[in-house]
Amino acid sequence: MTSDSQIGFTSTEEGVREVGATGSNGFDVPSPLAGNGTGTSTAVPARDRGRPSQVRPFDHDRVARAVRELLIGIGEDPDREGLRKTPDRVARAYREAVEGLGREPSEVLTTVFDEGHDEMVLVRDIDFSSLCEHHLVVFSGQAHVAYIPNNKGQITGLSKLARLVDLYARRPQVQERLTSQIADALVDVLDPRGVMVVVEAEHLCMSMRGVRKPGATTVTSAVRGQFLSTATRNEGMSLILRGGRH
Ligand SMILES: Nc1nc2c(ncn2[C@@H]2O[C@H](COP(=O)(O)OP(=O)(O)OP(=O)(O)O)[C@@H](O)[C@H]2O)c(=O)[nH]1
Ligand SMILES: [Zn+2]
Repeated sequence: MTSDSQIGFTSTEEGVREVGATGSNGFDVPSPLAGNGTGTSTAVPARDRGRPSQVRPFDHDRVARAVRELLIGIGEDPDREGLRKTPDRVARAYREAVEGLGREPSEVLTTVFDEGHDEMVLVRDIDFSSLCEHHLVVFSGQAHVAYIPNNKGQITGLSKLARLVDLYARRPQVQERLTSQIADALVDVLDPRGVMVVVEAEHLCMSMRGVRKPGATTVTSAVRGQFLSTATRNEGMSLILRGGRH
């Protein structure tokens, strides 16, 4: 038994390959880790994926060069009028899509009020867009985030929960990791009595290509602390399902 229950997929985490000065694929891939020029694989636990020590700064020129290569690879002319600025545009778009990389939850969960509140707080229907790390296409939907404040009854700003969702969505992701990272961050920073995170999303890689099943929705959940009790969990779930968009 883990403290994390997920509906839908079972997460299978693969070790991340961190490569040194020259990757095994022949590309020049600088390591984000100081002193790691060995080209050996390093397994990164799911909850640490995307932490500052695991990522390099965004390299606009490198991304733009790669997009130009991509255009050539698909048989296009990157110098024709309509595509001339595309590498630069795509690089800017990717910068925005991955701006959560290398950011820590403590940067967004900053505001805490001593309210003496000890009941559930739920923010429902938080829209997000993320990037499926397998195909680099969008998956998007809504996150629902509930917590029961810590023993001191401290609450955080509601918008901070939405900011936390964005921090973990704006990076190459799988939905299961997105869900548990949000839950674990709340536990780490707020020390609440319980956390429940439910994420519902449609994956473009399943609708526009591949199996081509538009409308298929994936639901994942992560529960911690008091939400592990059936009654509390059911209460949280019924409040989520009562939402306007269901
Ligand atoms: N568990 C999980 N799987 C995902 C997520 N996003 C995409 N996938 C799946 O990742 C899998 C990658 O499978 P592969 O067989 O390596 O790639 P593929 O040949 O492009 O697979 P198809 O999509 O079936 O065509 C696919 O089944 C995707 O549906 C996610 O967030 N969580
Ligand atoms: Zn995908």
